[in-house]
Amino acid sequence: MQGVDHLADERNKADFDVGVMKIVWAGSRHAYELSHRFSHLVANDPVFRKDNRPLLSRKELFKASLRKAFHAWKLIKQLRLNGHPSSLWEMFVPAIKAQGSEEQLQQWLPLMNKMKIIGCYAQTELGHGSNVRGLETTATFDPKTDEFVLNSPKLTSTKWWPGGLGKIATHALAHARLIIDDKDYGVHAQVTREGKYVPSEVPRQLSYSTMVYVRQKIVFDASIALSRAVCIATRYSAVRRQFGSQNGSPETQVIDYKTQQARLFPLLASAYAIRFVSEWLKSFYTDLLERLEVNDFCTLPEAHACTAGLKSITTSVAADGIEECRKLCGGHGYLTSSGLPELFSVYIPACTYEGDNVVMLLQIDLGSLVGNLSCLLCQLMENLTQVARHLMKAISHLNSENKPIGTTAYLCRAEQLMQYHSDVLRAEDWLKPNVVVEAFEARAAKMSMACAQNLSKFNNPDDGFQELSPDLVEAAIAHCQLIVVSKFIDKLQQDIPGKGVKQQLQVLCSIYALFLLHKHVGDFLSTGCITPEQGSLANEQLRSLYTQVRPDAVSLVDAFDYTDHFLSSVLGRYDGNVYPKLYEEDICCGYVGGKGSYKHVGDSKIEETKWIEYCQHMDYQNIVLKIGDELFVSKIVCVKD
Ligand SMILES: Cc1cc2nc3c(=O)[nH]c(=O)nc-3n(C[C@H](O)[C@H](O)[C@H](O)COP(=O)(O)OP(=O)(O)OC[C@H]3O[C@@H](n4cnc5c(N)ncnc54)[C@H](O)[C@@H]3O)c2cc1C
Repeated sequence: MQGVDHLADERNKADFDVGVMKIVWAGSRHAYELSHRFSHLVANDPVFRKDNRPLLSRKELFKASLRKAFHAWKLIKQLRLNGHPSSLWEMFVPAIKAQGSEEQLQQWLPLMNKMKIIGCYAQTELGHGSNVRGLETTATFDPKTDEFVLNSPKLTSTKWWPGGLGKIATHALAHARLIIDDKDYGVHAQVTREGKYVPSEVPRQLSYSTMVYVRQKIVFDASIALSRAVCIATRYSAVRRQFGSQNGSPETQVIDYKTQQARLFPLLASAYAIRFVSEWLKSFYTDLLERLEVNDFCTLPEAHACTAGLKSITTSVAADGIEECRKLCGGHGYLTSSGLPELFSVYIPACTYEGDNVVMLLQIDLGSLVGNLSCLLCQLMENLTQVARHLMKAISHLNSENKPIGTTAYLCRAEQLMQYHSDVLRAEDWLKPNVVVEAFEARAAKMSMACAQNLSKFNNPDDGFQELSPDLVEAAIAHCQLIVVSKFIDKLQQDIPGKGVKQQLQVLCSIYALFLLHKHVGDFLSTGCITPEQGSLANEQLRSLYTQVRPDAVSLVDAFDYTDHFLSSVLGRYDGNVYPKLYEEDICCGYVGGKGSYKHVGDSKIEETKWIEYCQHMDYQNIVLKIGDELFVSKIVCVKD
């Protein structure tokens, strides 16, 4: 049956130009051609083989991943593609680039670029991660020897979590509290040769740009991780049939069940939404870099807040979405060969590293969300944490001529938004972009204003912030969701060619926004933005959008242009030939011998030329083998001719 496309009927239903959608997804024709070329190159290069991954021990897996990373880097160089080793060492390179002095850059950058050194980023300690001020490791300057003496005095000050790089790094960018002449300067970078503390020659704001860079990249990665899972779940949902057979007719494709659609299609729409907001974030970051070069820091606070907030909500959606996709694939989603368990386990730390997602949300510039509320609030916030001080600064600006700009500009209309009540009368009204945006703006503004008003009732600002932090997080989420919805709508204002492409994106945009409205309907109702009837109308429209997008679903995931190699999923195969391949991959029994070979990983030793008589799955990692009279419990065994 090789060569048969089992999803051909699905693809024939598509009512839009998939080729153009691929370009829209990639961001440009050039980006599409580059990623298409590279992904096919990778798929056909034996160094990048993935099919043996479940067979490898942890050490072998680690080595194989390193081999792939370096091979990828070599290819990037050979093919003269744009690239930088920073993509391999997430924090180390960008941090040195952004925070290093000229002398340090000259010393380290050439070595990093030629991969002569491998660096890890050692900030987190056993006892502290989010709270950087709490770090216990000290760097004491000794002017006699011209050295820093690093000391991690307690168990809790042990450097922890520099990731896999911690095992192979030749260098570490270690964060420590600076001590000179018994004086503790906190976590700081500069000291003269004579042992005199001087503030860094690198503007303090530049160090934030490292975080901005890394977080905007994390948002982009969230779109990849989620779309990968959605691609698998969508294709498999079109292949899988359960119930509904009448007089011998085929059973119903599970993708036709409304519950499946109501779980899957919002994730499909979210993948596109996250993609477009990451595109916007990247251009925001590029603009920021240009400004920083001429010492213009005016957009830095917003860039910092946006990347923190969007990092938080997009990684949470992606992590939860991958798990939902696993469930959407039923029992087979649990198999290693579905590609979903590994994707989930590799992805979920994104909710924690580079800033815990809840802590990130508390960084959102809610100060700028409260409009001209009061100077009282500024005073209240004076002694709060570093993040909230950033917040207070924004508030004090609000009372000046510096009105909210960018993503918070809608707060200039706070007075009007506080009076907002949706005028939706019919389900179709919810398809109008301005209707949706206004409802989201009013919800975010009303929630933030309520927080601000409640904060002002506390005599002790710390107490107020602590007490109200769950509400502040909810308000921050509302603000970030507004950003994603608005950027999706902005994207639709662009000239998008291709038959039916814009129409498909409009449908996805409405699904994304109305699904959020449905999920957070409590917010919209309690703030008086909508009535229960208007909530029902939104839901009615959502159901109709699911029906609309259904024939295009498979082609919408084809537009991600993922190779089978990248997906590593039997369930997500492009040709939909799931069952025979699933059988081959997961029920490994049969003859091994002659020129064939098999390999196993586990404690038990099995000779290469024996029959495997019996093989049974225990769970997604282990199988029971019967060889002769003996039973072996082993990791997945691969049998190949
Ligand atoms: C896979 C992985 C790789 C990593 N790589 C690196 C690396 O290369 N280098 C490095 O230095 N670090 C690395 N880290 C560490 C990572 O950056 C930290 O774990 C992260 O910043 C969270 O900090 P924490 O562990 O201290 O969490 P905690 O702050 O202890 O969080 C625990 C809980 O407390 C809550 N919480 C904490 N503070 C607040 C607050 N103020 N308000 C409300 N709730 C709060 C959090 O929401 C969370 O629920 C890595 C972590 C992982 C998982």
